[in-house]
Amino acid sequence: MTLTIDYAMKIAQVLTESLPYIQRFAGKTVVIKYGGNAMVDDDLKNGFSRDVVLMKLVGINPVVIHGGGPQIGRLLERVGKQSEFIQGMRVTDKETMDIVEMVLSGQVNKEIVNLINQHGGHAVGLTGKDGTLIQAEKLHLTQDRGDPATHIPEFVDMGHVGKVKQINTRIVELLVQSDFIPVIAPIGVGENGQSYNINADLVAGKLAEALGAEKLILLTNTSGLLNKEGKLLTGLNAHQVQSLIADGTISGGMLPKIQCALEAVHAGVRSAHILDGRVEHAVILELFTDEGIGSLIHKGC
Ligand SMILES: Nc1ncnc2c1ncn2[C@@H]1O[C@H](COP(=O)(O)OP(=O)(O)O)[C@@H](O)[C@H]1O
Ligand SMILES: CC(=O)N[C@@H](CCC(=O)OP(=O)(O)O)C(=O)O
Repeated sequence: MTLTIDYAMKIAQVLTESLPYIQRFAGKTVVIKYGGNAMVDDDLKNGFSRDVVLMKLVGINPVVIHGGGPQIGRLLERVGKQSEFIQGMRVTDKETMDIVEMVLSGQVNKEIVNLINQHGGHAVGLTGKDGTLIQAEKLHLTQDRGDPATHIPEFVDMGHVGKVKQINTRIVELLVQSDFIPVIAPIGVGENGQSYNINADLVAGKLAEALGAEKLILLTNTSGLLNKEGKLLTGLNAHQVQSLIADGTISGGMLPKIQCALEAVHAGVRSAHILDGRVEHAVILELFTDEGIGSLIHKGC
């Protein structure tokens, strides 16, 4: 292919525009949550893997944490099991837990690791059990569906759903120092060695906090956080987010995403972004262009 001068100039312009961002993020950690709903086709998965490899090559330390909700759902369906979701999280009985662990650590994790390596990166797959990376405990959830007269919330038993008790960053730090790209499945381990199913967004937030990450990027299947009219919202602070939750604008799978983004920025992560993983090279567009994309969540006042 012959390069026209216009095209060559465009490439030069894109590369120079990215220079200040490369300088700013070099040596910094960026935690990327790759949601199951964003892993929709091979082109996107390849594009994501190339972006991660590119980040590493320009000196940024990407740490990938992945979901796999739709993939878990498909296997559960094949074995004739149905899932109930409460506040965006899957109620997980023992049999479901076995399937969650099998799909996340066996299938999805290895697929991502393999793709990154195919594109020239050096990825290593982990679950929260490896190096006791994600120490977890049972999640106790309350829901306001108790007595309508008293509005006393009732407890909901989510089974093997966990919450992060502590992140032990050592294994991740060792890998990053040795130029590997950690790819983490959101399985936590309890005190007695039991497995916990943890929403991947929540793990991503805690991991970003524990690693002192510069950025937390959450890739999903919408263009970001939307208002009731479907318009993209960005630059939101905690107060604005709370009122969007209260009036029902934010619901389902977006709840844990927003919750973890807010917690992370309050714990010192510089910024959190919710991006459309269906847009090819969304991560690079956010990191390396003046415009950026998606919804930015910041600490605010
Ligand atoms: N205000 C909102 N803006 C955008 N998406 C929302 C909002 N409220 C609820 N959602 C839902 O949250 C979903 C994203 O969460 P989820 O399905 O868990 O994605 P992922 O697998 O990427 O984590 C969206 O597809 C949408 O259905
Ligand atoms: C407790 C809980 O809901 N765990 C999630 C874990 C995977 C996940 O978070 O996947 P996505 O990011 O693709 O939604 C689940 O079972 O689906």
